[in-house]
Amino acid sequence: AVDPYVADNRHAGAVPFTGDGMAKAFGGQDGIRRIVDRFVAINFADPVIGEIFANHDKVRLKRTLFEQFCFILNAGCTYSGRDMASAHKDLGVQKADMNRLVETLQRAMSEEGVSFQAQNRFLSKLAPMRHDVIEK
Ligand code: HEM
Repeated sequence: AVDPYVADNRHAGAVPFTGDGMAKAFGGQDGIRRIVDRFVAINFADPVIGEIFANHDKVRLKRTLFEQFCFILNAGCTYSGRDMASAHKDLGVQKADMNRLVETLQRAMSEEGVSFQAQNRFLSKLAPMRHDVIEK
């Protein structure tokens, strides 16, 4: 058994956008869910970073990643996952893995029709988290 995780939006790693512009640009909660499901599927199947995801709880990841994206996009969610340093501890993620993940996320967002401007605004919220994700 593991300790229950505490829902705490500070663990999400970014201050959310204000207003509903970004939530709309991502198609609301339905659009965000489709993007996250596709993003997770692409990552698990990816020839480069797939092995980092193998054997991790895909169902949980889809749920908490959805909560994180939805919270940051100000689409009305609370994040219940771990903070970014704890979640990625000992995964051995390298800079190249991070770059690859940005590409798979761009693919998932493009497939959902998110504008490049909105994609880039969202990516710049995630970018500072690389310091907690990449293994030094
Ligand atoms: C800024 C970039 C990233 C963000 C915002 C992010 C976000 C997250 C979130 C929200 C979780 C779930 C935490 C939880 O459920 O408690 C997670 C877990 C995970 N992430 Fe990331 N992540 C990022 C980068 C990466 C990269 C580059 C990789 C590998 C290529 C990666 C691999 C994983 C794996 C394997 C897990 C599951 C860990 C476990 O099951 O214990 N992440 N990430």
